[in-house]
Amino acid sequence: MLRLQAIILAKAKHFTVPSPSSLRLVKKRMIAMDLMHHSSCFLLPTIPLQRRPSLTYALLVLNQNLPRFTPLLWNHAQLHLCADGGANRLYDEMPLFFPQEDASDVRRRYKPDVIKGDMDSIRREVLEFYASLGTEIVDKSHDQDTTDLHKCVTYIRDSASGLDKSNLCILVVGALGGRFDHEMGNLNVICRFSSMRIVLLSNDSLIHLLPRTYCHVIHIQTSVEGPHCGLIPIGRPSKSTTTTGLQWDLNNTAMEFGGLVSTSNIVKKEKVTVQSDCDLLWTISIKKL
Ligand SMILES: Nc1ncnc2c1ncn2[C@@H]1O[C@H](COP(=O)(O)OP(=O)(O)OP(=O)(O)O)[C@@H](O)[C@H]1O
Ligand SMILES: Cc1ncc(C[n+]2csc(CCO)c2C)c(N)n1
Repeated sequence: MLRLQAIILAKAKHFTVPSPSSLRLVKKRMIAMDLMHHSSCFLLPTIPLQRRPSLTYALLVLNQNLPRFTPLLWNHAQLHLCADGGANRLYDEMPLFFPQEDASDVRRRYKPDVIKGDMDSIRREVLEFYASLGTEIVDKSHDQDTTDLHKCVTYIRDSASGLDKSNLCILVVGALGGRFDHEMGNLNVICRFSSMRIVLLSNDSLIHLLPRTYCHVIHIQTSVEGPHCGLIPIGRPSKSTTTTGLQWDLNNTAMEFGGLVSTSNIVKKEKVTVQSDCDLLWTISIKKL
């Protein structure tokens, strides 16, 4: 009996207390993995100078209500695109943020560089207005197999000459809320272009991908975001995810759809770290002001 207990104890010890050599291996792996830093400082009026690496932003407007901070993102961005009907939103809603000003002055100030899509939603007057101002119009009406967001991301990747793409981040407004098939299509785009930094935004939350090939450090901008957050395995189950800085941290935890996914979590520190064997979606709430 005593021997059996000893064996059970020894086995338990073996599984719960890793040997010094295996601990060294884990540490080595963590050191070998590159860090990827994330910050929602684009939601601040001025981006702190010490932000490293400094990013170049492109703003992509989709066909949904413009979030209240769209003019701010516009000012941070060096390239501005509308996906098809997104141009109607820019035309109709941008003047509403500046009620004291003449609507056409506002429209001229917020002129997109490019409108791209299958052009079944943009109104003729809107197309003609921006075309007359010099906006590049890319009509892809023959392509009915990719979404307008997808088409715009490929434009930024392949055609936007003169834009520093080494540290580019694409901010997508109007990506969440509304029609569920569109939302899923938008999430699919960030998975499909997993090597590009793409942030989906609405008035209430933002989402971006955490590729499994990095150890992630998320710098929380507490004045504008949080505390509610989520980590969701997308596409395939995660056998192991480890976090720090959350109320319900994961510790080598498995997650999958139909099993555990981390929603309604709470950010507890200004720095959150995430490491996983799978690509995960990171989402955080945006404060109302
Ligand atoms: N309700 C919505 N929720 C989330 N994203 C949206 C929504 N509506 C449009 N979008 C996004 O804006 C892009 C442009 O919208 P637009 O209405 O022009 O698309 P569309 O191709 O005409 O859509 P559909 O033909 O399916 O109605 C879409 O590709 C999608 O990414
Ligand atoms: C399997 C399959 N499902 C849906 C569509 C339709 N579709 C997908 S993206 C797109 C363009 C929207 O601007 C359209 C019409 C398709 N082609 N293939």
